[in-house]
Amino acid sequence: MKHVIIGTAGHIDHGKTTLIGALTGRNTDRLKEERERGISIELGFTYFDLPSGRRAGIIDVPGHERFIKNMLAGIGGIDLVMLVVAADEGVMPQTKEHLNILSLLKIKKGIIVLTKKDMVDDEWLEIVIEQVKEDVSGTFLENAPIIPVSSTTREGLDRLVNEIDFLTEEVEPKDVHKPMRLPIDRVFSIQGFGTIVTGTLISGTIKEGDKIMIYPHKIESRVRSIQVHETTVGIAEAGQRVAINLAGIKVEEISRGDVIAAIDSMEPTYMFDAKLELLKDAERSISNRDRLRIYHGSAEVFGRVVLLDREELLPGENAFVQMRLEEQIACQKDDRFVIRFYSPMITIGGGTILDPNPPKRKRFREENIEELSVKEKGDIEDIVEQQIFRMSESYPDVAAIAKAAGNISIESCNIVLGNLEKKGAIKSFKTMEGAFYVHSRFLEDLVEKVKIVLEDFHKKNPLKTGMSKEELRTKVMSYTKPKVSDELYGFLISNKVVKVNEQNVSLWDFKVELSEEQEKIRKQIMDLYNSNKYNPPKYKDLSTILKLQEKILEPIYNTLIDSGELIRVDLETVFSKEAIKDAKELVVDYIKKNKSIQLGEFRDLLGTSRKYAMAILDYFDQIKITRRVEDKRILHSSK
Ligand SMILES: Nc1nc2c(ncn2[C@@H]2O[C@H](COP(=O)(O)OP(=O)(O)OP(=O)(O)O)[C@@H](O)[C@H]2O)c(=O)[nH]1
Repeated sequence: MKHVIIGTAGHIDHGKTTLIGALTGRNTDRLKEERERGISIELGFTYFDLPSGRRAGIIDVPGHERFIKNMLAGIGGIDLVMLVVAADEGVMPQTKEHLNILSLLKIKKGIIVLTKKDMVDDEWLEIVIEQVKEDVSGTFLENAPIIPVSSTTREGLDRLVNEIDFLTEEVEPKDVHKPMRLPIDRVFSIQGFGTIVTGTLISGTIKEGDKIMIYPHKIESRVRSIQVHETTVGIAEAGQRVAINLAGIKVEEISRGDVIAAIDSMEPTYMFDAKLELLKDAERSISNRDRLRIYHGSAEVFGRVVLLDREELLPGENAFVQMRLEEQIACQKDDRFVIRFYSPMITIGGGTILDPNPPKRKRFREENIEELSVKEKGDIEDIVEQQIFRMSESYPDVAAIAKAAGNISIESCNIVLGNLEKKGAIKSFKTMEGAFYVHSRFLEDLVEKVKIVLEDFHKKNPLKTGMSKEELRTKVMSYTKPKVSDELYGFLISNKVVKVNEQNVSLWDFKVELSEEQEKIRKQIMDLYNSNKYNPPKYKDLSTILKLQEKILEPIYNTLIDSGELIRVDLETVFSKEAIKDAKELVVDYIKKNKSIQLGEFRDLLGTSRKYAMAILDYFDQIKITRRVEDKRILHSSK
């Protein structure tokens, strides 16, 4: 079933409220002050059963210029407008301002209703019709039906009802599949029920019992019950006017302008990027940092406009801007907003939000304009790619990317990510904690950085086989989790940028180059360890044995450890690579023949001391060749 919401618009006293009463047989709620003064101040709500059986929600707005902010709070979610013009007065200032607002909010459909037909003659009526036609030409109401009525005599009302029924048939339904969003336009309490909020559900669905969050203050609550058109329902859908009874929350904690959405689905913001248009008939231009009133959803906030590519925005022009707000709001990409001057209070323009959570932007930067052009064009692949480029350094997952791209579901984002990876624009890395994505240009930069850092390291440490993995990680992969850096190392290795030796990383084709003298010493050390295979000298004795100064010995010795020619089995004990290789063969053969080996047996096999035999066996346990079972070792792989 399609849901429709009809709104009124028009100058004060032109007969909006009377018309709603005549059409629906019901009065919208009225404040005492409104009744006394005979004007509407607040939004009025009711509903209307059309001949087709459809039930339409109705929002009646005040016409007085002082209450335009109330009009703005209700008008954003409507599907169809009745622009009311009193036949005796014709088009007046607020008729025009309301028409501007409707156009800026991209309301698509409407009917022009000429009220008070009983007060004018046909000739006058013709003149007013001509005037109205002229004033709506070039707007979305250009070809809208113009229907003269009298709410007093009811003349023309049947035709109006049929026209409304016909046009609501064509209304595009709001998206029930998008995340739920409900800008709040009224908050009140009812004794015995507690806090009630009302609003137009602009997307998604809301159910009784749902846990929700109220933005921008991120207050959690639960939907205790829902009413649509005065009837309690279990679930409400996009396009309906809803009243929600919220659990555990006081009226003072919520206000008009707040937004209800799923928990953590929105990111409140003090700024947004937008394409701003200044109305052709705006009375003045906008300069950089002008203070304005900004209307978004049902919210009104003050803010300053930062013109990103010019000093002044003239009437009829549009430009990319960053709005800096004095209070937080919760908005989304593609949302519309309206701006009014602070003094005099007049609607001067509006626009589309392109980035609801942007970085603070500097003016006159080519890259900002480029980024916002892509967002404006709205090609989702370009937008996602751009976000990944911007976010690569934090290695985002699909949820973070979808949120940054705005207005896109995880499912569609996954499809876009697949396409981008196929094109080679981005690369995904799958870890146990889920996939993350980076831009290909980011990876190219990473490779360059790694090369520079390692080249420098090798130059300064020619005898070291490489830099520690951890050090390189903190230098070039800032803020990565270990899992992420493992994946990045994998990428660097498979692309032959680096090689990893134990815990050290070097450039792929780096080799330690020893001088002739150093090479001799290296050989002496290795001979010493190979000839005392299982009775290796201690490092502290090397200098005496070889009669060499420690400062000459140390770097060469470290090179041997780094390269794995000498293997450190514990803090103090080092064996030659060959000794370890042979010991491994011996132990594996022995266990294969005898099922297990004991420390004593291993010691005899190597002809070494109990201490060294134990050190080697512990090392084999560590590198998963053997496994200890009581006082025996078996092969690690055996059950
Ligand atoms: N004769 C005649 N009077 C009308 C008609 N419609 C409204 N009126 C009168 O016009 C006055 C203003 O009507 P409202 O319905 O309050 O006007 P409104 O546009 O809702 O006013 P605001 O909401 O305050 O902007 C009232 O005194 C109505 O009785 C009509 O069709 N014929």
